[in-house]
Amino acid sequence: MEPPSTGGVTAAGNNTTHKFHPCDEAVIATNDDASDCKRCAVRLGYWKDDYIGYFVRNQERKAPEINRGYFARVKGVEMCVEKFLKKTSGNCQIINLGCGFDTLYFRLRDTAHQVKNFIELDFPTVTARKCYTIKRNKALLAKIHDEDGEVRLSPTDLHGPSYHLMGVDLRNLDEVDNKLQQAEVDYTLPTIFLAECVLVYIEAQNCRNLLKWIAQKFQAAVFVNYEQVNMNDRFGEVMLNNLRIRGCSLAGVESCLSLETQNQRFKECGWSGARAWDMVQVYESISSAERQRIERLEMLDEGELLLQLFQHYCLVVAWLGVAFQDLDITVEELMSSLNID
Ligand SMILES: C[S@@+](CC[C@H](N)C(=O)[O-])C[C@H]1O[C@@H](n2cnc3c(N)ncnc32)[C@H](O)[C@@H]1O
Repeated sequence: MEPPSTGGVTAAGNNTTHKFHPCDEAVIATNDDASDCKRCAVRLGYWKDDYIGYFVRNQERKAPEINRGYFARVKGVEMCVEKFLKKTSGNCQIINLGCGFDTLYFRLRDTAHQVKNFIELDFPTVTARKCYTIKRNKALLAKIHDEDGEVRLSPTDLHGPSYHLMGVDLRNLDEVDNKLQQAEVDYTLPTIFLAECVLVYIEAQNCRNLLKWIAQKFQAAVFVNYEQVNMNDRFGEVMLNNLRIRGCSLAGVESCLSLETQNQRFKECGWSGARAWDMVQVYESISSAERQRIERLEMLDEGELLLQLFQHYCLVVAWLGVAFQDLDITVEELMSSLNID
């Protein structure tokens, strides 16, 4: 059984009170969609994830182009993380904004990569469900505490020795600051922020405030943002309408008009630089062996639809401070510098 949905006006836990905005329920529901899609693609063999099945029971099969889209998304983000971890030799922290049920922390624990601190933030409604699942599954808990470490739990927050999952509205910067301090964040340590389909749901001004705040607080950071782009054409319009019908407006869509608006937002918010690639470029830069492997998994009837999907999503890498200037490279250089097979 899962904890009851708040379904109402507030969700409370660990001194956090989240006042719902009208669209928040629909935004929160996007996590279920993303998690279902990841689970489906994993089950079909697109990538390995031993943990997503704990968070998602749904076995619904998705269309091949959706599975390929998720493959490119997860690979793209993972490749940036891997590059960052190699560059910092693990002397760094990861902060996953709007983490949903993402399993990166657990997957990394099964690799040679270690990080000093891994922090995940999402609405309390989402983190409550994630905490509940972790608490109930020894395989997940075992990844969080070592022999002498302890895990502290509240309904919405979970603290392990180097893993922290906390409920917070990312539009409330005092609360974000407070939560990060509870997670013993180190503002001087190189930090990689991840936002996978998250910023687009945050009102433009709130998003700018968040990005500016991070740029002021952290000395050396990289931000990996995956979300919509080219939203001012016909395909984008249809996507927006479909989401509106489900009660979910893309409040931050004004930064998703082009690769340039994506980059510009970071630069205007005090970031040293930013690079954006559409997912056609990202997908093509994945090694041909890996692409051939996943292209054999399912027949694709709608090649044109996949192309359009790829043209309407992007990966943005922004950086702060001189330490990461060398991230201003082409996507081919970024991908080829990694061994992703
Ligand atoms: C499409 S889901 C993606 C989840 C996860 N990043 C992934 O890719 O699997 C978007 C997530 O962003 C979270 N989110 C959006 N706006 C937020 C806000 N203002 N504060 C906290 N979380 C937010 C939602 O609750 C949801 O879990």
